[in-house]
Amino acid sequence: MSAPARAALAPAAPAPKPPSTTGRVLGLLLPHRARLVPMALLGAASIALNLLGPLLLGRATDLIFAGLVGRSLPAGATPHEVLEHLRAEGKGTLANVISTVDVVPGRGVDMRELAVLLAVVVVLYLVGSLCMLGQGRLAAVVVQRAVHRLRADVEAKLARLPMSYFDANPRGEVLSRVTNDVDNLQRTLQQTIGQVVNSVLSAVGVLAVMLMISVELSVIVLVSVPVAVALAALIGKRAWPRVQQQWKSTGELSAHVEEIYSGHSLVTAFGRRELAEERFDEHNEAMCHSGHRAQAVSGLVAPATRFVLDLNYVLVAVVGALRVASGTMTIGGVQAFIQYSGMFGRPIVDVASFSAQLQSGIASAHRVFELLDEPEEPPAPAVPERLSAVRGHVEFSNVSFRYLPDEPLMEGLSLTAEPGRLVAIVGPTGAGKTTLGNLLLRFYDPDGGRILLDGVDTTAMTREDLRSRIGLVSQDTWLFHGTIAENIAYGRPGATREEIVAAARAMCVDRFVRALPDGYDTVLDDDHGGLSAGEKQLITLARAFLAQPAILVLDEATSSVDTRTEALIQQAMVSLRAGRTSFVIAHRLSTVRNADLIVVMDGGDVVERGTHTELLARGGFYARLLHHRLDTP
Ligand SMILES: Nc1ncnc2c1ncn2[C@@H]1O[C@H](COP(=O)(O)OP(=O)(O)OP(=O)(O)O)[C@@H](O)[C@H]1O
Repeated sequence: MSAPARAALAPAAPAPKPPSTTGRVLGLLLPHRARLVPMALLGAASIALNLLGPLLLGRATDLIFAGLVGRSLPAGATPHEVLEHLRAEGKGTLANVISTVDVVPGRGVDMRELAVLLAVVVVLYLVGSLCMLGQGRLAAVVVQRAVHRLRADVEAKLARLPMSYFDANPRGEVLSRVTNDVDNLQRTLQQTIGQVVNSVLSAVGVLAVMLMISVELSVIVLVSVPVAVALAALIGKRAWPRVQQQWKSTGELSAHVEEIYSGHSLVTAFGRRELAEERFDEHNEAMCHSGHRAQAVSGLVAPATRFVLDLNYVLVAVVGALRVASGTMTIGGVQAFIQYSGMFGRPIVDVASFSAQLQSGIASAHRVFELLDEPEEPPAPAVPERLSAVRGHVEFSNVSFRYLPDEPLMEGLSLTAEPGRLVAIVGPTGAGKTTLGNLLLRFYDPDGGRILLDGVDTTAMTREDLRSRIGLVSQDTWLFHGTIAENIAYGRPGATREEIVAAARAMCVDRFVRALPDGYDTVLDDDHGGLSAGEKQLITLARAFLAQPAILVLDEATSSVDTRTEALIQQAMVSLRAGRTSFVIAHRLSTVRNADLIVVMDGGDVVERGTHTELLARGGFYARLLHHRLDTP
């Protein structure tokens, strides 16, 4: 039994529990702890300074109260005499209230002390705000860098994903994960990271001060808070599936928009704009509906917690007033406590109010991590084979392949292409012609058998190395936003202008490019500078020519172009193929006739092979195919 087989039968070690999405989001921030620490310290400083405010303001209230009471009392009397007098007159409660402050009979409000107190409060609040500003700036830098890194990871991941991932997922959906979801996560982190830290620190600090002022009142606050938190958690849990659905709908809408936009002309030509709009309306409606449903629940969190905390506020005010009346607390003390209880509730309301955003951000993060967790293409061998010069001998040896697990396409296909030879691949639609090219370029790996380049198994090479030896010209004339020169140079980054022009000349591009006002610097935008289909094809041929690959995979375009351009394309293709092993998915009789080897495919298998004359003489599948399908030129 082979080692891998034994390993497969061995009892599997328990898989480590995957980290939660929230844990992974925090993991994104961890590399920036050098900034997170000062960020937390600034937050703590800002909170500590703000915490002193109510204490000092309570002291100011007591100072004013003591002054007002003192001014109305006869000078010379001692505070004890005044209190005894009031009690004797049956004004015990008033005496209790007055007893809590330092009254000096005959003396008014100490304006100097009051001014100093208020000035200190202003300075504290000012410094506290500056600390908060610094904290916000640091948070912004941390979030920007963390998301920058995430974007780079996602981009790198896309390059490592196998083609089958893109087959199974609409492009717009993938795009939505890469753009909308990453942006939403960034927005969420930006809005919440500082707040979460502050909320926690603030709640701890406020609790400590509240306990110092009054244990009894603190108990009231402490009972109401878990109720509010439990309520928020309960509502949040109910909202979660709806929030996830909302981001799924966003992805579906993006996929639809991308599909319609990329097929804009066909949608219009087929008069299906109405249908497209109907579908758009359906997706838009679904997105709107899921947004409403998510908001309907998560929007309850803030009002519900606010209500519980307001009830708590009333209780504190009532019990506090009773404590003042009994002379066990000062008015300023109760005032400070009420302010603190508000401050204690605020972080909870804050967390509750951004919980909708938080959930939405986590849902987006989940979608981004899902993409990052997708299985990748098998990695390149640790020590890859590297061919110094490629002759161009290609061999498919007993290759089996299927796109879908239960739909085999190729079974034991073998095929050899000698260096520098032209192999024409023909066959009815769906025969597997494109698949042959896909396998050679390792867009997919065979399930069985091997593909050899100059005798070396292509899986022993890196994909980049292999692909750099093969030029691909597909039917889709893919040109990107950039100049014509840049589009040609895509085949060989760093090519000089002379090399670009030489490739353009060889591929009959030079003549029509020179006629353009900006020549090679003509920018190809969305309508590709008004170039014809044939001209675009010629540019893609020039791109392949410049790359000088040893092997060529060429899918002859079937789109009809005018006779002159057609002749130019033919001429360009002949020059392009010269001296290279070329696999041409042939649609033209001229290519087929001149081919060194014609491979006739049907149902994923090679059903016939030989030269044009041989196959025609055989009078088999090829001959029938030629008469019915390929004799169009
Ligand atoms: N990504 C894919 N996922 C699943 N099945 C696929 C995929 N690509 C191709 N197929 C299927 O594999 C078979 C061979 O497809 P292939 O594109 O190689 O045929 P072809 O001979 O190039 O056809 P055509 O001339 O129409 O381009 C077809 O049945 C096709 O439906």
